[in-house]
Amino acid sequence: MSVSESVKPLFAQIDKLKPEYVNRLAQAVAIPSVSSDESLRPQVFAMADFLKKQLESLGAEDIQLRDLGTQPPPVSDPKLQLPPIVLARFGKNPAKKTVLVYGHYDVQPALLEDGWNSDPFKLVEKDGKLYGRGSTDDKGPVMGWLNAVEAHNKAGIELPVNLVCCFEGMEESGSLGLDELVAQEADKYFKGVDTVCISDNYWLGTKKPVLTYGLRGCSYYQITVSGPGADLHSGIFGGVIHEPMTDLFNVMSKLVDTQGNIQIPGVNEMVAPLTEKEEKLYEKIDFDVDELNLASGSNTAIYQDKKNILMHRWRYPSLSLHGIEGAFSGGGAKTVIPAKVVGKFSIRTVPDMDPRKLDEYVFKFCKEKFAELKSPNSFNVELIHDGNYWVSDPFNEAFTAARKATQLVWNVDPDLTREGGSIPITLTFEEQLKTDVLLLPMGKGDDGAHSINEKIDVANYLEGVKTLSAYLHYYAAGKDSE
Ligand SMILES: NCC(=O)N[C@@H](Cc1c[nH]cn1)C(=O)O
Ligand SMILES: [Zn+2]
Ligand SMILES: [Zn+2]
Repeated sequence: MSVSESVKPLFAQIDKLKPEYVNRLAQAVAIPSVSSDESLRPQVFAMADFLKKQLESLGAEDIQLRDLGTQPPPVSDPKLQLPPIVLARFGKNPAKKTVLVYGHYDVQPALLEDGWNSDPFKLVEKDGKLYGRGSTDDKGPVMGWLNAVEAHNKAGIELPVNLVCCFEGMEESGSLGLDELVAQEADKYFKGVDTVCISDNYWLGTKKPVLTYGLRGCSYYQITVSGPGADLHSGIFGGVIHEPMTDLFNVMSKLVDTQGNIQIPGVNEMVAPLTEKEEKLYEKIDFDVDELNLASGSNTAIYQDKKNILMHRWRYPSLSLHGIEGAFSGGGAKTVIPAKVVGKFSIRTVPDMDPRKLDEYVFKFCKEKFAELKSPNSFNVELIHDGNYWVSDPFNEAFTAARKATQLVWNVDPDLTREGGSIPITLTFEEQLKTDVLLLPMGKGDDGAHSINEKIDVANYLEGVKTLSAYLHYYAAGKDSE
């Protein structure tokens, strides 16, 4: 029997299980597992326990919550524990291929007052969409793998592959500790893994599914400026002391211009030159500036043409300013001079940028710009975390299986895309396990990952479970399967 025929009862089961799937996602979203907020670290641990219970109830074997010790500096609490890596497996049949599925159970911060229309940690179904922090990034897809297992169990259909799960709780904060664990387990827990599948990015737009073969890397920095012994009254000290925030603004404003051009010497020079072959790839992609405007909820695009938008998202670096710790940020008009401020910015990296050289250029530039201010304040610039870029071959066996699965579920040939965001562990899996990695996204380009009112469409959540399941069946059946 062809794969397309044999998965029909499975697809029918997936449609039937919609209430259970939504309930599973609602339970996951209700746990505010924000990895960047030290005060919420117990919730990240609670999310790992939730996953453990779910995996147990689905019949997973060898479930392990791997302790990673304490979080390295910079961190406020030196005893802060890193959340565990959750490992589990379904099946260990040597006659079957083994697929490792990776996802993350931590989320970005979210507060109602940021502009959410409802409590970010309460899943709300409205107009065919499921709203809540993590719904698309990445609790929806992680639940998607569990849903796929449940559908197999309930339909009485054997999983076609051995499934190894690796779920982490620090992806949004640099995947601390995971590189080491993957290296350690390459010949142990992960022995025999044939391929890795990650569902942790999004379609480019809102209409067409995609398969993703590239990611940018991310190097995240902080600049600390401090001076006065305490926060001061600006009426008494304004104009008579050097203010840390003024120094910080001066340095941060020199990093990037308003057209997005990075101003740090040496950085743009590391970028791989554009080839004619690559230039042609952009023509085939289904995308336009309206899709970008829809996703950003604005009319603020720097580039109006598809090729420039895609190149600046996928193959050129970008520098973003994220925030200032210690600065007054509430409503009203507090007349304070902050004593210590910490500015945060990150650089999305691309082939052929060398992260260590990048650090060198960033540190040198920031120090020089601060020295030009001739300020007596103290200054420090440091790297918080980094993860490398990744580019793969989109025509290997795993991509072929995913293309067939997408065609079956969505009735369309997926676009082959790269992603502007980062998943730091992708390259590590490829190098340590010596396997291919496939990025098979579930959500749409307008899902609002990292933003307010994050959502996943119900259709993407359900059809996504079918796509993940069909992918496993096509991959198991080999490249000539139908
Ligand atoms: N869905 C992937 C994702 O959102 N990744 C984060 C990871 C990150 C955090 N700091 C550096 N990288 C991203 O911002 O791209
Ligand atoms: Zn993610
Ligand atoms: Zn994310």
